[in-house]
Amino acid sequence: MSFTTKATITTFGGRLLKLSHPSKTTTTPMALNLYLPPAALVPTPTRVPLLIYLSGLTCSPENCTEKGFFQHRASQLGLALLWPDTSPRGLNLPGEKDAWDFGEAASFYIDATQEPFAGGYKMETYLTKELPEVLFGDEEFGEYLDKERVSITGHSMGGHGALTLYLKHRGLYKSVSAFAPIANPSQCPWGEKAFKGYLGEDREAWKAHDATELLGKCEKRDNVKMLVDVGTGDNFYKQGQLLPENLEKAAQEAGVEGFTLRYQEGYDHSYYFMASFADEHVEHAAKHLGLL
Ligand SMILES: N[C@@H](CCC(=O)N[C@@H](CSC=O)C(=O)NCC(=O)O)C(=O)O
Repeated sequence: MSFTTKATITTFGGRLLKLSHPSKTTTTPMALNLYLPPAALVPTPTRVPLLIYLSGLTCSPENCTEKGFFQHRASQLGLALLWPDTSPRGLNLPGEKDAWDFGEAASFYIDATQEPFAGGYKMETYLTKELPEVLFGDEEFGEYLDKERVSITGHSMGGHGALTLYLKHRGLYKSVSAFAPIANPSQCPWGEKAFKGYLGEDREAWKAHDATELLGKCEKRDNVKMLVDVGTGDNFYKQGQLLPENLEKAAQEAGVEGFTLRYQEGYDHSYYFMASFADEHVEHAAKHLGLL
């Protein structure tokens, strides 16, 4: 058994598990939460599809588990949910805890190439290789999950993570959605700071981790199955940290099909926004996972 179970909570007829496991990739323990819907549990373990949610800056797996309200619709549709952590914790690297938008809880879901982060800040490899191997291969939880039917979503920094992992690892996820994503990190203050620290000064190297650049390289025939929501009252959007208009322009220029960007009037950057549209993002994933 790969995981230590810290808590088991019954909710919406399913089971919420607060888990931890030792990661070879990050060299640290990694926390994560897993929700198994009723359809996975009765009468015997049954494999259900999985939606992964990547959280934003400063978050642990708890923020969205407690305030996102994804479990309600996921329970009804028979969709498992997974909330990984936002970075390794406990490495005690110099500069790792100096700011809330860089270092711990701010990994940007990439593999760092710059010291001192290159050793453990390998969140892309962790999320796309190690975690699926460990979770789907686990003797306790593997039998509840269909490893062939996985989608991804996320918020803010996690929206950037969801969009880029989907575009970089085509075929790994059936669909993607994002709430207020950092859509063009090479061009905004948060992204510039993170990419300089994790990837170095070469801006060309940043493009491989930027959703707008990646979407711009797609071809007309690519059907990207991508839903993005941004609130018009979001202060980070107003400050130019998110740049969804650049993502939309890239989609239009590439002529890709399946891209939907919606501006939601009056909504801010908080979990009140995510909770309001959680059902629709769960349904977007469910549609592409064969549940609707
Ligand atoms: N410094 C503030 C703001 C941090 C913040 O707003 N974080 C967002 C994600 S921002 C982009 O990735 C968040 O989800 N916060 C957690 C929450 O529960 O709202 C701070 O430290 O609060």
